Amino acid sequence: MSFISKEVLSTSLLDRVQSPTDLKTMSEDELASLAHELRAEIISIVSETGGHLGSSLGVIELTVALHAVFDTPDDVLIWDVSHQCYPHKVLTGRRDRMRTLRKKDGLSGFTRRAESPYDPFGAAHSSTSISAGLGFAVARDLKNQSGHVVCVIGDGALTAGMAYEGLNNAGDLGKRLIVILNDNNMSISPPTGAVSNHLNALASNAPGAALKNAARSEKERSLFEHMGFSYFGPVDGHDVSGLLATLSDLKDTQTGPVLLHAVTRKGAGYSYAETSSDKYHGVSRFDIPSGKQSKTPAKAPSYTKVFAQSLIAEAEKDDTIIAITAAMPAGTGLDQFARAFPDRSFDVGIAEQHAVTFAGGLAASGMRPFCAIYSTFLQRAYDQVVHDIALQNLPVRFAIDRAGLVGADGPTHAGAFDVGYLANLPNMTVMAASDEADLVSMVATAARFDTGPIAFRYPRGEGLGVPLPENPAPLAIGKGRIIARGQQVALLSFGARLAECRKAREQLAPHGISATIADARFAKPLDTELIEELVSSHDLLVTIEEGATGGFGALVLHHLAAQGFLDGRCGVRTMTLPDSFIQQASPADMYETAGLNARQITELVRSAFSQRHHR
Ligand SMILES: Cc1ncc(C[n+]2csc(CCOP(=O)(O)OP(=O)(O)O)c2C)c(N)n1
Ligand SMILES: CC(=O)[C@@H](O)[C@H](O)COP(=O)(O)O
Ligand SMILES: [Mg+2]
Repeated sequence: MSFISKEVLSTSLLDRVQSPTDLKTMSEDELASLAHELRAEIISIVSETGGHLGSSLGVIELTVALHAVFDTPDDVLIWDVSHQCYPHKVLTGRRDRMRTLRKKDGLSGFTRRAESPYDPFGAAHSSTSISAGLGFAVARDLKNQSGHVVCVIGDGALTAGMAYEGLNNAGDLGKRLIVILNDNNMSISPPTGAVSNHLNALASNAPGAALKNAARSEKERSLFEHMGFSYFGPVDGHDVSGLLATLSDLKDTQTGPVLLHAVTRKGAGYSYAETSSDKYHGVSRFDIPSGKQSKTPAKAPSYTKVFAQSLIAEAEKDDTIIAITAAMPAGTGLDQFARAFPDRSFDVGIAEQHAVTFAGGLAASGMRPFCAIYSTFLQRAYDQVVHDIALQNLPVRFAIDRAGLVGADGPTHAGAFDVGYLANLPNMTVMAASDEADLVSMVATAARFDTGPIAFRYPRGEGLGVPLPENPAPLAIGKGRIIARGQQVALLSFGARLAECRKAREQLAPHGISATIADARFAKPLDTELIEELVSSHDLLVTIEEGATGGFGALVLHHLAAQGFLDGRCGVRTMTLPDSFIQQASPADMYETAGLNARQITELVRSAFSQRHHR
């Protein structure tokens, strides 16, 4: 399929769709043509907004068929991860707002209950759909209601343990539930693991063979059948007529849990997506005829890249270093590590819990594992961090990427809570990088730290362009540093808001307020000497961090209160993310909403001084 320009493409069928009910009036041929129009529309939209293109293109026909057969929103349709929900949004009354996708005040890039009744369950973290769907099915039956529950889950999402917890429960309860496995043989990167091998074997069966109930031996039965599901497929997930027939059949005859195995192509129908190695999983704005994405040239290397290169440098000196990713090799930079050290690199699938405990086993055997996980996804492995790592004081290194606000992915992907949930754990050491040079030092520190678990966090995106240390020395554990000396206020930063503190210092100077800036580097152990020195020598101490309440500032306050410093002459303020989920916008806009930009640091300091003056 070629796309010359959006003007020449007809949208006559799409224009008839105000809601999914309009699909019921269309013939099979019209629905197939609608799918073509929808595909062109999605390509046109994402070429302007950027976003998750490949996954959405892979489910165009499936989305049309599902909305044509089922009666959403009365029938519940749940998209796993929901990064593939763009065609669903177009068909469910949001077409006119699609070009605001992932922008400030615009549509979310994911399903969101607050956005539409057609989004019965929000998602963005993977593999929740079966559990949520089962909840809807059980509630339906307890309320003696009718209706269908349909969950669409990808093969990547099916690598996560949570999917099996859902299948296990659903297969046993026997409730009416339709799970559609959208198998495009891709996660963000190629999928890994034994389940993936099993799906490939199933997908290689003759199309529809299982659907026709071909006699198969016990050995040939799919994993899903062993778990109490009826298995149908494989079916061609791009054949609208076939999908309409199969889904209608399931709708009419289903009495228990069924799994329909639909084979699709990620990026389907846009040649640049289909042939690219990541199938255009997540793209920036792009030019449709050439497929070229418009990326603003980087002024500095990304934190992710600096992390990966530093880890490679450490691993060259130390063959006990192992790198682990949970299905994010490109996102964490560990794809570079895997190329350098294929035997010491593990992509365990979307399995953060397993990744952490797997690292625990490696650490207990004397290896030096680095678990590189986005802050938001590490949430899923919290018990493993507590029970398997911290409690046993195992030296697992946590490289926590995407710390703080991340922009277009919005609140589901914000790295807000890790400091709070890690620094409260006995045995844990927690660091945050203030710039990419600091990150290099933290990788070196973690590499040599065998005393217990250690975590270091760093933001999404470019560093500041500072020179990197060539032979990084480990940092002194629990020691921060003074960046600039002043008299009245001490700005004590934990993490990459340090740059905003520097700007605030300049903004405060003309108001006669001279600021000390300190970089805490450690939330645990705290540099109590530095903190006590700052409260003793200033009128005001302000802590700043790109994390939620209950993090670094809370630990500082706790220490000061315990030592009686809060009774003294120095005022104390904490600046954290607010107690709310901040919707997507540019990171700078999100930080403005959060109140963590230089302007707001300056305002807080000035207002604190004016309050003191009036007291
Ligand atoms: C718990 C969790 N870990 C990691 C991710 C990042 N992630 C988003 S989409 C994705 C791949 C999903 O693959 P699949 O379900 O097959 O969907 P496809 O994009 O192939 O349609 C990953 C790893 C996530 N969303 N949630
Ligand atoms: C849907 C999902 O979780 C990922 O695709 C995410 O959008 C990646 O974000 P980064 O661009 O920060 O890697
Ligand atoms: Mg997939």
